[in-house]
Amino acid sequence: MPLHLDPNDRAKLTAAYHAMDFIEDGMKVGLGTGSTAAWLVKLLGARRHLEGLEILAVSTSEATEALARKMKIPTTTLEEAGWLDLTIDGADEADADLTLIKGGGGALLREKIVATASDRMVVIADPAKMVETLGAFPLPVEVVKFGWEASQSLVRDILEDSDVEGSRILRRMRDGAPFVTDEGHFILDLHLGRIGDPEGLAADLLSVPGVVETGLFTDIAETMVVGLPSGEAVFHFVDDEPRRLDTADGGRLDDFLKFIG
Ligand SMILES: O=C(CO)[C@H](O)[C@H](O)COP(=O)(O)O
Repeated sequence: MPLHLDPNDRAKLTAAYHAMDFIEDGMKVGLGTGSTAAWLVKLLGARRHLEGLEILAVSTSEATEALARKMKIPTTTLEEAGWLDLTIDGADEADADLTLIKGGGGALLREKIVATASDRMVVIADPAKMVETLGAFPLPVEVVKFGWEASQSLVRDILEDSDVEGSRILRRMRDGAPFVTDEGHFILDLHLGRIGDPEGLAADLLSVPGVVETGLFTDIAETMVVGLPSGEAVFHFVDDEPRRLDTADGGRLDDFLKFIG
């Protein structure tokens, strides 16, 4: 385990490394977005080079696509791929049912489309992402630009009628300008504190004209790999007890990291 990485980054690397073994030769794979997913893409590049792994990937963002190309991973569009065997992606929060908040990186729409066009979604994360109740992380909601303020006030009405704690809404900014997603939309970050009924809230938000998608992923992920800074990983399942994995790998990860540089 590389000691120059900070503990959180080591945990993300560990999660990506152990989840990577769900990927087998010949699979069509969805690649997530964010710093944990970036580790996955780099490791897959190394595995392809060192072990000859053959996959076809679909990226969930322009950033991931650029990294996959840099790592010489063959990519295609979702239209071309049709259906995927597996998608591996990060998350901002996950509860015990593997209901997720995603979209911290702004890619929630493509991430949800890709994950739900896959036989299976595996989440990779550091331990801080596992929470008892969702909502401390602001919930991203993607809205079309046209009339976004009208959509925002309808969203506010919904929050006032729901069981969430807060109702502060901030349009996401980057470098002093509104953040625009790869699909050309804005993101509203909903500061809710606590989300008691994620499924109900997602349905209510999606009823607002102009809301394209929410960062609530319910009944999509079935496995979550939580990496620990020590290099150990804990596997969480929707229908089973968590399992801790022993990490001895005969130096394989070190070889991958040497390749990544
Ligand atoms: O949903 C996402 C991007 O839209 C990411 O998966 C999420 O923000 C986690 O990011 P990171 O792995 O950097 O912590």
